[in-house]
Amino acid sequence: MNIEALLEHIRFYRTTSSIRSLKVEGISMDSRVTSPGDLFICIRGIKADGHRFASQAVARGAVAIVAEEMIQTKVPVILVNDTSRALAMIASAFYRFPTNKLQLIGITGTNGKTSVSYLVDELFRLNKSKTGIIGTIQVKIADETIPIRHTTPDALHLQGYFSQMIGKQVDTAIMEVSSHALDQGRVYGCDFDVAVFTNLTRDHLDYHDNFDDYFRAKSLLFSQLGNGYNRERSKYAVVNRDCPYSKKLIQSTSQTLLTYGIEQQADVMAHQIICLETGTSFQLETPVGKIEVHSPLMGRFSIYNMLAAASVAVLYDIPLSIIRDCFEQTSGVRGRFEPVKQGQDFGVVVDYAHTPDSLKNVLKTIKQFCQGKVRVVFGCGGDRDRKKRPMMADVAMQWADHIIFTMDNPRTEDPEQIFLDMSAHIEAGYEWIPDRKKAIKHAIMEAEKGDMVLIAGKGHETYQEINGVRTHFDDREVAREILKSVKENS
Ligand SMILES: CC(=O)N[C@H]1[C@@H](OP(=O)(O)OP(=O)(O)OC[C@H]2O[C@@H](n3ccc(=O)[nH]c3=O)[C@H](O)[C@@H]2O)O[C@H](CO)[C@@H](O)[C@@H]1O[C@H](C)C(=O)N[C@@H](C)C(=O)N[C@H](CCC(=O)O)C(=O)O
Ligand SMILES: Nc1ncnc2c1ncn2[C@@H]1O[C@H](COP(=O)(O)OP(=O)(O)OP(=O)(O)O)[C@@H](O)[C@H]1O
Ligand SMILES: N[C@H](CCC[C@H](N)C(=O)O)C(=O)O
Ligand SMILES: [Mg+2]
Repeated sequence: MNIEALLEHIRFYRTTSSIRSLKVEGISMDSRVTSPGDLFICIRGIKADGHRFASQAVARGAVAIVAEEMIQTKVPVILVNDTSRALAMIASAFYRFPTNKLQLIGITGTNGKTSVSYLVDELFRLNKSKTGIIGTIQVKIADETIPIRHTTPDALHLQGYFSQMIGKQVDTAIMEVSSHALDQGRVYGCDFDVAVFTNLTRDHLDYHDNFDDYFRAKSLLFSQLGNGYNRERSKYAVVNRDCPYSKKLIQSTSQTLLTYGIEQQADVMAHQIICLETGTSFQLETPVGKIEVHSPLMGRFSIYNMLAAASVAVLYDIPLSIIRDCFEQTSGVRGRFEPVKQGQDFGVVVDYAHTPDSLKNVLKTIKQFCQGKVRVVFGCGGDRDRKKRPMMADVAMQWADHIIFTMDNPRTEDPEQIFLDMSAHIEAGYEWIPDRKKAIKHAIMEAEKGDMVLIAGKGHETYQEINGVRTHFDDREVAREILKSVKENS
């Protein structure tokens, strides 16, 4: 591809030597995997500065460099103000602006992004769309699935996935947009049609300096809505009116707004809510009519997720009958309030709650129906927000009857230190069993008829990362095996 075509949407740049008719075979942001013919883009990261690796990239065959500062090298250097944004625009141009050809729905917020994205996906598929999903669990392109490590991939991979979606005739892409991604400009080259906001509560304050900074990152999805290339299509902001940050968020966008909520007056609302042990029922009120919804999804928080998804459906004229059927038929998302049943007389639930608010929501829901004791097994991830640790422990103290602290993914941190951070405010009323399998076994062995065991924090994850090494670990698998062996030996 001609390099000038790649730079078409970058407003200001200058070059150290002529780039006219220079051909580029690929784009690279990592000198370790640069290939001959690549355009190498220097990204200033947290751990490293990509500018330091330009010479390595050239040695591996890069034909030009995009940088924020002058670099001494034999190949042309293209100087821009912001290489992260340049990367996003160049990646998008390289794949011929795929998001221009897709209906693109972006979902942000602290909790509920994955849950909402799968509901939106189900709604669109029931309405005969061909869909793609990019998010925490995996990338899905029509029927194909691809594993990923990030909720929102870097701009280069992201645009590549969109391009694959176009190749497979996908018409609607649904993606989770993390605050890291917004802050690092990973989605800068995406032309979103709908931006959805779920909620904002404590998380990631290891990365963001403070809560305002975290909010500011999230709000970029809304302030940048409509900045894409395709100005003809209408853009919509879907916002949870009940979240205290919604007012400020709404001010950040100039696009058409659709609100949802339960408590505050909103465009899409849930009334007559009934939360049962078997799911939820409510009346869904939308600008195009009302329906009764009976869903197997548990808890009030799930109603918020259904409202967010229904709002998107309404924007795309998906009939109310499809919304009703979808919410009735859905089996939920892997690792989100997922029951593990082997005929035992107590409940076991695996859930991805890894923030204070999500843990509270899930424990409150369980407490509502539990006839015996609520038992929770969880830990906190290493190399992540330290201050959420005692907050999660406080939530457990408030809502559970029996607490076992264990390891989540300690990553490069000492598990003992993570436990000390968690238990900083509390002196008694918990157990500490670092080995997660043993902790789960202990909780299950202790459980009595009518109790509920919540295994929180890792949900769908199929690994545990200790000292930077990932080994296979699946809470659901572990719980199932323990339950089976208990049954066989009884
Ligand atoms: C904190 C964070 O987000 N870090 C991301 C960031 O890393 P970084 O800034 O440290 O990058 P770096 O290692 O300093 O490198 C800077 C540049 O130099 C390049 N480089 C580096 C070394 C080298 O030898 N040669 C070279 O060219 C790198 O390719 C990169 O372009 O950019 C990298 C490249 O895109 C990401 O892989 C990395 O994700 C790390 C591994 C990570 O754990 N991120 C998590 C926290 C994350 O992004 N999470 C969110 C939110 C999850 C949620 O709650 O839903 C997500 O979207 O997943
Ligand atoms: N709307 C909601 N409000 C609060 N908590 C929720 C909500 N929806 C789900 N949860 C809780 O949060 C957990 C994570 O949900 P989900 O995976 O949908 O969120 P996410 O925003 O995608 O998380 P991540 O940031 O890790 O990608 C669930 O397992 C559940 O405990
Ligand atoms: N997307 C979140 C997931 C946390 C899941 C938890 N199991 C952990 O490892 O901390 C993060 O990367 O912070
Ligand atoms: Mg997610």
